[in-house]
Amino acid sequence: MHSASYDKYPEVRVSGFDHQAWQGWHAIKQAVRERLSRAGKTVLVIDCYPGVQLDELHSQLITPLNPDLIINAETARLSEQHLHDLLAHNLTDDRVFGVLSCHELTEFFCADKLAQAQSEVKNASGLVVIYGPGAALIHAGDVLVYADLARWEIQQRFRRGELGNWGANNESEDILRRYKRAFFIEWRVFDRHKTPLLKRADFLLDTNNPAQPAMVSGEALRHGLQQTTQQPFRVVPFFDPGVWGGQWMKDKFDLDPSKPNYAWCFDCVPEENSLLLRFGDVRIEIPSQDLVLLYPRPLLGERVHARFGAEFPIRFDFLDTIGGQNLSFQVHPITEYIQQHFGMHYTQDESYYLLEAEPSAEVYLGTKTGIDPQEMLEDLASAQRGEKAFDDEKFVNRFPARKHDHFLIPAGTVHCSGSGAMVLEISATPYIFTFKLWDWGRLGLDGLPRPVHLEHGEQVIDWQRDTQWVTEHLVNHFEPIAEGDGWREERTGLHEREFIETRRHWFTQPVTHHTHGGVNVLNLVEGAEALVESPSGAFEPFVVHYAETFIIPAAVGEYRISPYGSGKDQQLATMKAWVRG
Ligand SMILES: O=P(O)(O)OC[C@H]1O[C@](O)(CO)[C@@H](O)[C@@H]1O
Repeated sequence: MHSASYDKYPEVRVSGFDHQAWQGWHAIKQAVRERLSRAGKTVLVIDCYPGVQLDELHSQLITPLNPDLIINAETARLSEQHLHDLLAHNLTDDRVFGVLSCHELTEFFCADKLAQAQSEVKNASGLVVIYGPGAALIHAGDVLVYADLARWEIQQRFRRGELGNWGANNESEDILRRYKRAFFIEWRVFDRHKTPLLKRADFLLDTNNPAQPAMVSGEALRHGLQQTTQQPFRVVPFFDPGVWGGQWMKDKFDLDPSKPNYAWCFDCVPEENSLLLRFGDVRIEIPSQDLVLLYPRPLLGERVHARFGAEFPIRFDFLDTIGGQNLSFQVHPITEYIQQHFGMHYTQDESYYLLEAEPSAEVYLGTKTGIDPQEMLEDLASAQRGEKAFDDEKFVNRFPARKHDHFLIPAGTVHCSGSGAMVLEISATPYIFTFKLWDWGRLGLDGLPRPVHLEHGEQVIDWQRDTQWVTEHLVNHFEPIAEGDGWREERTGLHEREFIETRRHWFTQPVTHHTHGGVNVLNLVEGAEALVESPSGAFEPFVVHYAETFIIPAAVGEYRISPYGSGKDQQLATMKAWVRG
């Protein structure tokens, strides 16, 4: 079927820098060696994202360079207990939710030990190598290498029990707690530390596959990222099984059949996806967040950057329950709650666009008109204590869900997708702030109950979102906007409390779009293939396939989407999202 061509490894091809990228330790060593001037003293700094395998780096790259002095920056780090005490407020006792950190990386180091390392470097001669996370705090480096690692790879290392949090010997701690510490603290702090380094790094080292590392010059990297902000592109989707996961994606996207199911596909959460840049024969994988951190203005546009900073605010992902089960019955925090409790500045507003649906598919949305909120909370609490099942029939609305329906879910609305649905979630980026209210009495994939957060949930449920309100405001609000030769445009959402605008275009002929100075995110929700082109030839034509999500940077301006290849004789449809002005 058409979706078999869904590309799981989309790349941005960068031209003109083929000779500035290297594959394998041997070629990498050569390239670094050539950059090091042996006349007098040279300081090579290899700063790293937490999770990079330092032993490998030491044995494969540093030792062979025969340095006169080697300093591992980690030796200047605070002790595990000291770090833990410093972070206690951000870590919290909860398994899932922490408080976002505003720490600077220097706070995680012992000032005396940093000073001592600095004086060792000062007194040394010949080649000095300083490596590890935070290495650049000791010296700016005559040559700077940044060793990077993608978030999804970090999570795989967590799951395999190979990796603990930075500065903690906790490889075997509950995965939720390790993820929490990374999400709320490490990744924030290290992204802040990394940004100025990437702006001046001589090399970026891709350490995602320790046995097959790749490296690119800083100049080529920055050129590649700048190029990416001028053309349509995709980030690398990742797929994850879950207790409620289904079989649709496994089949349609040709995924590993040995997995029991796939619940999620994240294909536009740049904070956690990877970006693949190709330089000749070498493919470099970096966190796509690097693009957001380095070039937020051409990528997001002035208005979006001014409002969100270097954060990509729109999230597209899939939730597959075809052959699966209901998601947890849940609610997301309202804005002041997420700000006051977790330090996020905007909240998890969502929507469900139905890519496919079985005849029985339903979406749970809002409470039934006339229910007693207290009674529902007591019912949930008693279900949580294991005394009975939650009586969803009594308290919650269920709407039939059909292919191409769109349900809007402003924060505070109780909801979940039922089984039998293939949902394209078009939402604000925060995505772990789910207060589960009821998990249908089942256990998670690890055999343990998944964490339920009734005490948070009851504080944010908007009880006015009853049958009538939800039907009027949140279910299939399609409004014709414009039409032309072979195309028509409809507004489908989101709700006025949500900052994202969504438009659907049905087309058999080319449609002209414009970013109007703000990033656009699209998905081809109907039809096999389409071509995205620049009317002025500013970027190479870009082919998209059914169900692929693609990003059009703000700087692109005008672009045209046309039926293409096997999509030529079909009616196609795109869903487009942008941040309202
Ligand atoms: O809590 P559950 O049942 O896994 O629900 C799925 C959750 O996954 C997400 O879609 C993405 O994390 C959330 O928006 C949603 O709350």
